[in-house]
Amino acid sequence: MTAGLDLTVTGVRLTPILVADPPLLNTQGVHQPYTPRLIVEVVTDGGITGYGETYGDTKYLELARPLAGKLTGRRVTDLNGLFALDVAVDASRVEDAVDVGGLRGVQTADKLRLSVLSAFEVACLDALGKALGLPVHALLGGKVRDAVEYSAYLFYKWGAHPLGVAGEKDDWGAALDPAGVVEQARGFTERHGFTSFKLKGGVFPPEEEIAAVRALAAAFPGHPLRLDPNGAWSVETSVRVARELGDVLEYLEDPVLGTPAMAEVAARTDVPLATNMCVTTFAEIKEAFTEDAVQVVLSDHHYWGGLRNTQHLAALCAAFGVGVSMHSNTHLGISLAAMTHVAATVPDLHHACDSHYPWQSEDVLTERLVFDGGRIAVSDAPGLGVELDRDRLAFLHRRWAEDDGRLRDRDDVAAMRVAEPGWTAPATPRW
Ligand SMILES: O=C([O-])C(=O)C[C@H](O)[C@@H](O)C(=O)[O-]
Ligand SMILES: [Mg+2]
Repeated sequence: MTAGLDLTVTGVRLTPILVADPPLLNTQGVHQPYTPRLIVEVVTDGGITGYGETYGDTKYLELARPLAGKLTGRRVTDLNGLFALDVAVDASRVEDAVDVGGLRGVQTADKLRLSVLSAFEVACLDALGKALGLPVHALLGGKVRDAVEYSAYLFYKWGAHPLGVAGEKDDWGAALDPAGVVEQARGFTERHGFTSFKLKGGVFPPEEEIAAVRALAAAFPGHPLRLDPNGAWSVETSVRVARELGDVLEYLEDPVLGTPAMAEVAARTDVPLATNMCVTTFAEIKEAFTEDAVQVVLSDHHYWGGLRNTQHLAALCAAFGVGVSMHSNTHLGISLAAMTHVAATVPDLHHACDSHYPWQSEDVLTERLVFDGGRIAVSDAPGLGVELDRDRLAFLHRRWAEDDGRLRDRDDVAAMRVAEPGWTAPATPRW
């Protein structure tokens, strides 16, 4: 044990919350007005508390509870032991071929387990850093940059959630055509200084999305642009879009579903292909890299299993000459801080990372993280460098506790049905 420090875990607090989410559209449907997250607090014998954050849907909560019980009595330094903890995953939770949202690739029992353990790992690192007076990036080997660049995450979007649906107001307005997308992008640059842009596609027919990317290219000449239809297109459509936008795209993200189809597209275009859908586990790497199916892997420390696994992934990508960046979906400041610490340690990070954070008007931190020139400064404060606002946490937890259960599991398809009765998850390829 480190001299003078008691790093034994005496308890783990799990707080499920519901956070406001604007009506962002994707190929599955639309975001619900509130989205579930789970805040993890690991408390040590020395009185230090470390923070972590992950998905808050029921299946993650059900797994987090027994894992939390097993963490008590262990040391926050024992991260390898943490990942060896055995907790059975209810098979009915992962029987579908893709995860519930259909946006993060194949769901497996191990991925579910990793998605929970990752929050515990982050919380342990936060506690350890606080105990040692060191930032998390130092525990990961040290930062190689002082700020991490993020891209503006543009969405087709309604002006408000459907009539009759309770939700928080946002001031972004609707974005349903090229002009709306460009206006949203301008808002992102004005508020946060982003200089690269990702458009979440697969919502409208490819011609409309091509027009939107063209409009972005005209409004922001020379800026890196990405388009991500979450596998909604056929190989032929993908090749056509790549041909039409080849001169302006930094990369095309998951145009088709599955490694074989990605490899087919990759063989027929020079536009790099990125993924957070066909390479989401270490087991999926071999086929994708040997088939040259992807040129950029978007890591996500939540489901890859934490900050150290993200570094392992980055090392593998570097060995194969594959680029690395970061995927994101609805997350708060604890996760953004964790993403920033690990991203700061990855030498070959040549693409701006994704972050939903600007869309989240609510947070559990006493001070929001701030993008400056599209970048988050890497904190040198002990741990993650963020502080929990207990009143906010309690407020957001009350919202979760008072919910009748409908919003406790993210379901973009069900949310879309409110506006379009009869809506079902579109069959793929959709176009
Ligand atoms: O492929 C991606 O980048 C995502 O799936 C990111 C998010 O999940 C996003 O699409 C969303 O939340 O609608
Ligand atoms: Mg994606």
